[in-house]
Amino acid sequence: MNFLIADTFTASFSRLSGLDQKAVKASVFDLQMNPTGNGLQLHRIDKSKDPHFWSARVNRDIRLIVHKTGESMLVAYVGHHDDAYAWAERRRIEAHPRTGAVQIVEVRERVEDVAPPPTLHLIFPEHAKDGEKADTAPALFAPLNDEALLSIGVPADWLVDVRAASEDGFFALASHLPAEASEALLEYAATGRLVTPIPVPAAANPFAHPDALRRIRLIADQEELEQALAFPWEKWGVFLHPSQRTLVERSFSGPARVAGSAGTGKTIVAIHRAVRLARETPTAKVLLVSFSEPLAAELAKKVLVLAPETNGVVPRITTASFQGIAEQMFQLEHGVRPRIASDVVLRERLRAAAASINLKGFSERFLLSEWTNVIDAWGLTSLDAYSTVQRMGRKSRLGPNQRARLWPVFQVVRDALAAERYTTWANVFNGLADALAKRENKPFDYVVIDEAQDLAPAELRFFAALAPAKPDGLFLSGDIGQRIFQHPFSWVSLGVDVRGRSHTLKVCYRTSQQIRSAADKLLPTVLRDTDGLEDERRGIISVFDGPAPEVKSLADVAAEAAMVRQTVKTWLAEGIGSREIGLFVRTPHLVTRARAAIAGLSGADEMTTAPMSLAKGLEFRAVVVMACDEGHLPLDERVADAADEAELDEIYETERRLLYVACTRAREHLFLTGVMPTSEYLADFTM
Ligand SMILES: Nc1ncnc2c1ncn2[C@@H]1O[C@H](COP(=O)(O)OP(=O)(O)OP(=O)(O)O)[C@@H](O)[C@H]1O
Repeated sequence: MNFLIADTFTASFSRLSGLDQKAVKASVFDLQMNPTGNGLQLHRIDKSKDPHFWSARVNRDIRLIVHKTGESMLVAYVGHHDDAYAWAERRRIEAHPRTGAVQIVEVRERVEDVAPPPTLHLIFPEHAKDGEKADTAPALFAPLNDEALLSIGVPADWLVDVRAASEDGFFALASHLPAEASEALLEYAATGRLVTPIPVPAAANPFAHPDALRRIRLIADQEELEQALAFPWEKWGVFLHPSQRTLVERSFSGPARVAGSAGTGKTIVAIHRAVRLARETPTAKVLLVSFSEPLAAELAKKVLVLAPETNGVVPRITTASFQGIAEQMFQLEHGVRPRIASDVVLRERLRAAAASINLKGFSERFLLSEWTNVIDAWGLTSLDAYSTVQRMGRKSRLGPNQRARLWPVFQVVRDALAAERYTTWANVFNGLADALAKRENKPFDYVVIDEAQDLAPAELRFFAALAPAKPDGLFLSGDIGQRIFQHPFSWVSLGVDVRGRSHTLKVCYRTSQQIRSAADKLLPTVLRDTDGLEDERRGIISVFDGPAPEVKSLADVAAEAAMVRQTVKTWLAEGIGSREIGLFVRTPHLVTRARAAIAGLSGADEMTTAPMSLAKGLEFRAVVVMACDEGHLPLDERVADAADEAELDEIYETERRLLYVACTRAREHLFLTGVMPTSEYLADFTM
């Protein structure tokens, strides 16, 4: 008999007290060992519309709801006695007549009241004008007939409600529908396109249907059950979206990439994929890397959630930051740690070199940027190489004469660094890439990279050389819309061609529909990378809704601080924990403005206050983006430094992306403030 658990069970389980959870775990383990349920006093639930629902007694108060057929035992729900019975009386578990996926259907007649949600004017701006009454809002899905609604998995019970739904009632209704149906409806509302799923053969096992797998999982053994119950609130650990699952399970003949807007689960895919690869080949060594040490530490924690079994796959999955793994390999190779020249050292050597050859007409900042993004990034060692390099991502044009004037400066710096035994990260990555390229046996069987949009050329070369040239050797996850540290460059030119093996996730799990659609206005709807790969950002949907982001322009810094303080206080009063609040500003220097605003509030020390560049990969229930003043966003110093119009465009784009990254860290609340005159970007939020 198949033993299964449903996401409705893990969700209800996570709401119980620790003591009750312990008792429930014991009962579920008993049931797995002995599905007849001896000792658990299994009772059929007479009032349920579905004859397969039974209750099992955990203790005096707690009841487990199971769905039992000849072939399967599904643990569906757990709760206090009356709540558990009421849940089962209102549900049927059945294969959908059109899609064939098993669904947990809420019986319509027993749903007393579908509460109206907050207005959704940011999602459907053309319909919802200020002051418009809910009852005048048009029915969103009126043009769709029964056949169309059934094809996307709307249960027959809910056809009438769906057809009558207006934008004001949609999210409340959506919470009663199976996720595949509500997602397809949301996409239809946002784009006017109804995307129907590819039909699955009728004879196939309805529990194996991709849409069934996102809410019901077959549990093969006790170890899997332990994992599923260890972190019941981490839904991603057990239930994946079909598009995520495909990317986790699929084999790719060459380098592959997952793309998608912020919060669509790219990191989750990367982690599942690393664990899947390690599980599948018992000797395989997997490298799972991300941009920074804190992000790598988060990856390590999540790997443990997914694979907690002792002596399991974890020892074979190395998690590290880009630089961290390079540093380890450098030490293995050379027996010492690399002595990296800091920006201060570089600036000083560049200044000295420019003075020594009396170079005029180029700012210090330009020299450092040219060194970092061209000379060092591409490992150029001669004027010849410099003359022919495409200066990818450096949009300003430098003629042959200018390059010839500049090269001696860079040559002097190169010599000076070498004499002092200094190196640079680009040098470290390039050196290791050269060494690895020659090696048949690679230290890892699979390389999985998160936050890949911010890989530098030398870093990509290194990882490409580190990954074995075999199917699934290299997998990258990233969003060009969040590229904030790198100039664009061609991956293909470095041998990493993901064209034809790049897939975009479209369902956002992190950020409410309101915040996500407002933040999306900061970026173009289609982003194109240097190799011509397009990232289509239309049709992304969020799985929940919430209040619209708020924007406030204030007269001065004190007024801004008072406003932010008041807002944060309200959040705390609503029960949002201090650790669940993040405040972001453009530069490290401005962090004091954020700290001053929350000083003295309870838990202020636990709130994150940081520059936007450190927001990458994080998430909070509530986020303030402060100091969005003209001059800070975009940052004046960067703008002043642009060599020409084209470079200016690139700076404006990166500054926008920084703001996009900061805003999309918010799950439920987003508050943007600035002192007048405020950043031009804020206007995008009020459009
Ligand atoms: N299948 C899922 N079920 C439930 N939650 C999910 C699922 N997939 C992702 N999430 C949740 O959505 C949030 C965002 O996921 P993740 O960090 O992987 O997104 P991302 O695309 O990497 O985001 P970003 O680009 O902003 O770093 C996380 O809280 C994660 O737990």
